[in-house]
Amino acid sequence: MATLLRKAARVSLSGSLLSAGGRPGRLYALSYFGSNSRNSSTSSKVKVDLDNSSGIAVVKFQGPPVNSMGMDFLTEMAIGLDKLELDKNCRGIILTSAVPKVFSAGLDIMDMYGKTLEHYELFWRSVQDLWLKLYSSSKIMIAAINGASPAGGCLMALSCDYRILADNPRYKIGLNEAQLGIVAPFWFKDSMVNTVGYRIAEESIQFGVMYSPADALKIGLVDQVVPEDKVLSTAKEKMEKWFDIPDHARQISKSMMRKPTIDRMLANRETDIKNFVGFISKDSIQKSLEMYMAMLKMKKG
Ligand SMILES: CCCCCCCC/C=C\C/C=C/C(=O)SCCNC(=O)CCNC(=O)[C@H](O)C(C)(C)COP(=O)(O)OP(=O)(O)OC[C@H]1O[C@@H](n2cnc3c(N)ncnc32)[C@H](O)[C@@H]1OP(=O)(O)O
Repeated sequence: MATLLRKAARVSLSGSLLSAGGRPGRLYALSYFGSNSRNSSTSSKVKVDLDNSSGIAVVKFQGPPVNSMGMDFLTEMAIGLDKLELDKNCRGIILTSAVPKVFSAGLDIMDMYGKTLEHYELFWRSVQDLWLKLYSSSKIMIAAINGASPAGGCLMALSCDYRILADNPRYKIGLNEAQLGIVAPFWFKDSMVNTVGYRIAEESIQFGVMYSPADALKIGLVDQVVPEDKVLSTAKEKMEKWFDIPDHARQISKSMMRKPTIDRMLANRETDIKNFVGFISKDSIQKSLEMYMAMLKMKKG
């Protein structure tokens, strides 16, 4: 029976939940996926390693010093996720970091500072695009969070189906935008509300709270806290449990839960871009970002 279920589970719906929702999907070349038992691709900021025998792809962020989400990172992630989404051998994706102590520092502040309005628009569209791909993925997504995870880093984790955080009090996680003098956009907020509930999200976002692993576990921001050297192995073990569920049933259930949030973003996408560009290009906001970057540098020296 278990074997039968596993076989059934292999029959996956094609495309992300976005295309399952009736929206046109896009086709990308599958150049790096052959029939070997392992397929790897490395670009400058992201390494994708798909083990065909287990069906698990590990997507490793490798953009030192802090895996900030600049244009290169966003583009490489989008391409990698598109390829995995179309690959029938891949059933689950683990997001993790190859950079010690940092999962991701979130959006690259330098992409939001001193640039043209056109740049801000392109940048924000790419951020939206990555979130849509992560949040609507038909694959099982697990975040193996092995370092600090503020703002956009936390958003990537929130987009997963399951979150495992390394037990190190320095590895804080949360939507800290308010502390930078900026605002977590509505779809960041929705992702948080969908994970921890309204009341906790309300406080969390207004204060820009960064949670320790113990507190993150307590509020349900992460599902498990494990010793640092066990984060990836635990993610793989957990993935095997998710694999016991037939893909089609899990995918439809996931879509049912996430579709309203995705639809809200799609319906408000252009307005959200306009709001971002207007907001981020304000002198007062540029000043806040400048001061925040200076504070980060001071902290170092
Ligand atoms: C009307 C409504 C309108 C709505 C409008 C919506 C607007 C919303 C806009 C944006 C949403 C924003 C989302 C984000 O993700 S913003 C990014 C937030 N990130 C952070 O606050 C993290 C800041 N970084 C840290 O806290 C730490 O760096 C760390 C804990 C991640 C790692 O610490 P450590 O290992 O000690 O490294 P350093 O601090 O020394 O950093 C090394 C190096 O990297 C630079 N750096 C750090 N973070 C970033 C970043 N996010 N972007 C760019 N650069 C970063 C840091 O300055 C150091 O640089 P160096 O001195 O030149 O070496």
